[in-house]
Amino acid sequence: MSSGDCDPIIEVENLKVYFYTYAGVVKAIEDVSFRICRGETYCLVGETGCGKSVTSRALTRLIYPPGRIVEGKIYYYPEPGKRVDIMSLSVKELRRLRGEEIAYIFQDPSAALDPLYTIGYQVGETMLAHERVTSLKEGVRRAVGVLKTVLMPDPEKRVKSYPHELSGGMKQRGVIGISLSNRPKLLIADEPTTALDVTIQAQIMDLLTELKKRHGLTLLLITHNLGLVAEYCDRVAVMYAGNIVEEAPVEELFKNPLHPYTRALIKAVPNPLARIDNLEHIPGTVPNLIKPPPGCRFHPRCPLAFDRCSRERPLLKEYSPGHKASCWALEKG
Ligand SMILES: Nc1ncnc2c1ncn2[C@@H]1O[C@H](COP(=O)(O)OP(=O)(O)OP(=O)(O)O)[C@@H](O)[C@H]1O
Ligand code: NI
Repeated sequence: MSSGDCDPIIEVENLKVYFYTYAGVVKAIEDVSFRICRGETYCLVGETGCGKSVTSRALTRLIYPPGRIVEGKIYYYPEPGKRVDIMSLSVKELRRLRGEEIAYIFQDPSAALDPLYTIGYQVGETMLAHERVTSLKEGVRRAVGVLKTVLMPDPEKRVKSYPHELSGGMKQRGVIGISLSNRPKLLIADEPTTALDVTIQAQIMDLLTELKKRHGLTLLLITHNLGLVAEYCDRVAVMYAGNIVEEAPVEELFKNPLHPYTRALIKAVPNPLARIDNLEHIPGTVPNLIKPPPGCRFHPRCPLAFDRCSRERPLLKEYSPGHKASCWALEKG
């Protein structure tokens, strides 16, 4: 998809998120800009600690002290041409936005579920909280239907199950059901399958793909699994130490990676179905974000670095339609 035919559902400009800790100010997200087009699956990929989760949480201002969104514009478009300025919403409006318009699912489904209540109760309660039903009783009754849409095995029985009675995969189906019961338009899935067995991972990803098609959802997928990126994403942003260093349509990224970090990432994982927990092929480690390297944050690890890289921070520049990267070496030709 080229940038020209993008009908954005969310747009982020110059996002900056800092954490004010006793050890110092953690400059977690610096100058991040991107847009997600309605209906696509957009991926954020990168090593642990590079800022994927913080970026996705900042979209609905889910950042708590000591963290703070220091700068940035965030716009949500519930429909084409209708713009909501998320930075200026009240707490009450934000609460409505989260859930009804933009929903999250996380890595650990157990953490999202209350161990004291049945799945059916929790689906019903969410629907009631967002006024999709007028009574809890009606919500619980509708829960069976919700569990059917997420292909929960034996939904009539499972609706009465407590979280500990369900497998990891079933729990994640339950969480997805709860998330979707309010018909959000944008679903943010942060490592949704990382905690699950490989076979279950595929089932959950296929379910998300199916639900996306059926409900016209837009999906933001956060992962460090390049295999999932290759298989499920339309466009990808590669993050490194709080910056987006490259963005491209998925085939283009794998065929023609421009940024030295992306190249190293792809080389480190010749088989994209493997995980990228540690990048032994890239010397050095992810920098301390209290004192990030000046200039390009990747320069201390970069094989192509030259003097300019430690002085000036490169900005994302478009090299071919929809393919952007931030690297001074690319400027040298
Ligand atoms: N509460 C906090 N206090 C201080 N620093 C934080 C806090 N939360 C996040 N950070 C910092 O923000 C940076 C980005 O973290 P984030 O969780 O977004 O990374 P990630 O890419 O999602 O990693 P992972 O793959 O491990 O989930 C990290 O350097 C982290 O240390
Ligand atoms: Ni994360």
